[in-house]
Amino acid sequence: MARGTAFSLFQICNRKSRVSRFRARLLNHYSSHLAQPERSCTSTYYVPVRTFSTRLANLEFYPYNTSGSKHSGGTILYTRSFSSLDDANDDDDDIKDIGVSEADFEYDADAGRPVDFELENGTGTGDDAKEDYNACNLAVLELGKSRNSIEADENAESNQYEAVVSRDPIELYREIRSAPEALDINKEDWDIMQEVFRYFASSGWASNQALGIYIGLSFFPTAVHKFRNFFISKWPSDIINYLVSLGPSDAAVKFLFPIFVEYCLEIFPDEIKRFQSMIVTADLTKPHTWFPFARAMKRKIIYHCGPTNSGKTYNALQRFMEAKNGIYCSPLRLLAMEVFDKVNAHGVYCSLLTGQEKKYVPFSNHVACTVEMASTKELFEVAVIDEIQMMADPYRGYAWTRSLLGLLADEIHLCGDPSVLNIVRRICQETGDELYEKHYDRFKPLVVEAKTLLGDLRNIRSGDCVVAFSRREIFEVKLAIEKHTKHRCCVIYGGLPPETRRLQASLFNDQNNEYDVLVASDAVGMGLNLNIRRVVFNSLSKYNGDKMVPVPASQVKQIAGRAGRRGCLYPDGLTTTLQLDDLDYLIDCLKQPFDEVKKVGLFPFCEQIELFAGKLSDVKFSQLLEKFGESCRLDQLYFMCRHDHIKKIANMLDKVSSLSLEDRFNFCFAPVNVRDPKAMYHLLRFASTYSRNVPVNIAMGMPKGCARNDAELLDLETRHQVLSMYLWLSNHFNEDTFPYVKKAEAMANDIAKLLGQSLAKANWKPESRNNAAKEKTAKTEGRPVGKNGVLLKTVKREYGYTRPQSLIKRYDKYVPQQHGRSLLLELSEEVAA
Ligand SMILES: Nc1ncnc2c1ncn2[C@@H]1O[C@H](COP(=O)(O)OP(=O)(O)OP(=O)(O)O)[C@@H](O)[C@H]1O
Ligand SMILES: [Mg+2]
Repeated sequence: MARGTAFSLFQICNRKSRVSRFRARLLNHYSSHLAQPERSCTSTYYVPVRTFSTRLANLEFYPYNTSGSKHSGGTILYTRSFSSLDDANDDDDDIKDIGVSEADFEYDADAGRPVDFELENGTGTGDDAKEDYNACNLAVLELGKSRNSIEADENAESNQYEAVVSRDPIELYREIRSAPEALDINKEDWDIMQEVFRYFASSGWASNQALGIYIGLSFFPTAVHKFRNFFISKWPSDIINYLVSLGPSDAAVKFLFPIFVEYCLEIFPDEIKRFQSMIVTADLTKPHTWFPFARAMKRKIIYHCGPTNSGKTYNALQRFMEAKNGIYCSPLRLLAMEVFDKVNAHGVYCSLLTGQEKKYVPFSNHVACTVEMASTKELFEVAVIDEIQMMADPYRGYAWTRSLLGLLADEIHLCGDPSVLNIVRRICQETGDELYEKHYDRFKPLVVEAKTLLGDLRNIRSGDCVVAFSRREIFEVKLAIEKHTKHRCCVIYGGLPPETRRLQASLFNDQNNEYDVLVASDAVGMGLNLNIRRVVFNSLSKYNGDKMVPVPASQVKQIAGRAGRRGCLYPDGLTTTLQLDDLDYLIDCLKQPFDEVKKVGLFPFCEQIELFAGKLSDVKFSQLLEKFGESCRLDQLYFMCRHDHIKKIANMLDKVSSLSLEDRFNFCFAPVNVRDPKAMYHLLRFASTYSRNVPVNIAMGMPKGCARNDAELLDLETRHQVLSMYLWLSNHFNEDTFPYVKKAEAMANDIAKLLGQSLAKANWKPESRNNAAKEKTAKTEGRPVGKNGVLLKTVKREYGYTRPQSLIKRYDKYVPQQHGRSLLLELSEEVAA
């Protein structure tokens, strides 16, 4: 299709239909592509900013990926096709490279800018574009008018704003700038103009496009404010008339934007340069180049891909043990300990390295570590990265990505489900590593028991693992089972120290005791080998910090896969639910194929944050992290990991002066439950003592004995976490400043033992962490407080057991017929009474 025709179609749509200018412009754009079929339509559109480029000789425009920022969605208008920053000054080549010439761009008379400008907001895939093209074609056909008649109409239409809209924005800007201050301002128009600028300032499109000229999101409102004052002081009446006719609208924003750009380039060169260099330093693109030594190696990557219990880790560990040296990277301390034991038991000396402990085994060339502790500086023959699908974890994903990109190993064995296989393939293309895939099937299929437990925990059997998604649920289930059956329960949940979890696991695995049922949270979901006959889901929804949500299918599979492991007492795995209502969801989850992961996590190194900090002055560390998150650039395959918990710690540590940026960064990664005020208090204390450069004391006593109630159990958990934090800090900072390591280790061991003993006796009602605070408030307010701090008036709401809602149907609808009443219903009444 000839360009002339395309432009006429554009005019038709533009003048005679509200099919949307956007589509009309797409038509214009794609019709020129149709004329040259060899040119593909891509998602980023490049706009010739030649008019700007001469004035922006010192600015470098390059594609700015906003996908990582919260303002994702729009593509930047003023992008250039520079493949690298070095190319930035080579204007002509840029335009040639993208296969368009200046003559290809027509000005949209209405909008006063090249017609392709609006394409920038397009979705941009070939299919979308075709859809738009077809829609536009239809619109043209619907009009049913000949081109000539439309043109005649057009000529007849007098456009009183022609003189304004057809002008080059640069000229317009210069004219406004050189005009004298206005004297005569119409009040009505003034009000409308205020609205127009308010609309402009709140336009997501404009603020997003402004990033393209390095007007940052936080500076944008100030820039608009100043632009408004400038504009209104000059009161260019012809332009004002036009804007007043448009009113506060997208059309007005799009007309004003190029003039705003001219203004900003002239008035805010310093701000622009500052933001530009900030952007450059907040650069998380090409993460594979961060590890030049790994890039210099020709690594062999072996992906052991399969479902749970298919022998992935087993096979990777065989290679690990054969190698002359190796590193095993685990998702959990517990699993690192398990591998440490297993490998040493096979006669291969292996050390243990986690954030909290370093167990050096003399003569060892192998190390089992947590993935965060993996060294990217030492050379290994074989590395194993377990649970590689965790690369997509919103919080910790960066640790797996870093290991994959940075480990210096001839052979890297990845174990995981198929969800990240494709992305690993793409990463290997970038790194130049050779990828081999080994696919596995489950040793024995997992069987779903359709009968379920019919809502009654009395149907529990020996070898069952009941999975619950909150600490409270876990203790309620344990209490119910132990009260109404002959079974005894071990418990495993995230708040317990790994040592205690391990003891609970071996208590459950050992057949020579009465502990034959396990009640656990999703903490059993990864890698642990337990003698589980059947996994019973107490519920299939969990609290995500905001509301109850369904447990994701991948997690359900992972947990259900704990049943019937090869080599354990029950090789045939069974799974079911407590409630019949949840069964369909369980089956759905098990049937679902693994979702393909599209992005994996990244987090900046301390050096990157330091570089970034150099561009900002007087900014607190917490704000620095926030700004980095807002400004950072990322490639398509990556996202920046969530760091809400890190920001919470950073916020708290803002109170501590005289901490270096590196120290702050390290403190922020200390393992602390940010929702536990006691643990947070101790972290603050550790940081402030450290900042004074004096040895940091543990300053925490030992409890007298076992926990007698849930509040005391929680206290034991917190104390262990504080000690674990102390040990972590001693490993990450100079040991001289955290000198009481031995004492902390001894105390942590004692508390882990006490926790184990307390769990054996635990037959009390669970309590929430902040109940103590509630109790205190209740006492000060004179409200009655019962035994264990239970607030009498709120007993029913606090302790009346309501099972988290089923995903499919509501619990209330289901009253089990067997036994007449559900055991849990009985219990809830007991508890409420
Ligand atoms: N070839 C084998 N010979 C003997 N035991 C094996 C073999 N392969 C696997 N096993 C045993 O089967 C159990 C499950 O294997 P493994 O832990 O490797 O599974 P996985 O696929 O890594 O599971 P998950 O995804 O849950 O981590 C382990 O106890 C392991 O020791
Ligand atoms: Mg495994």
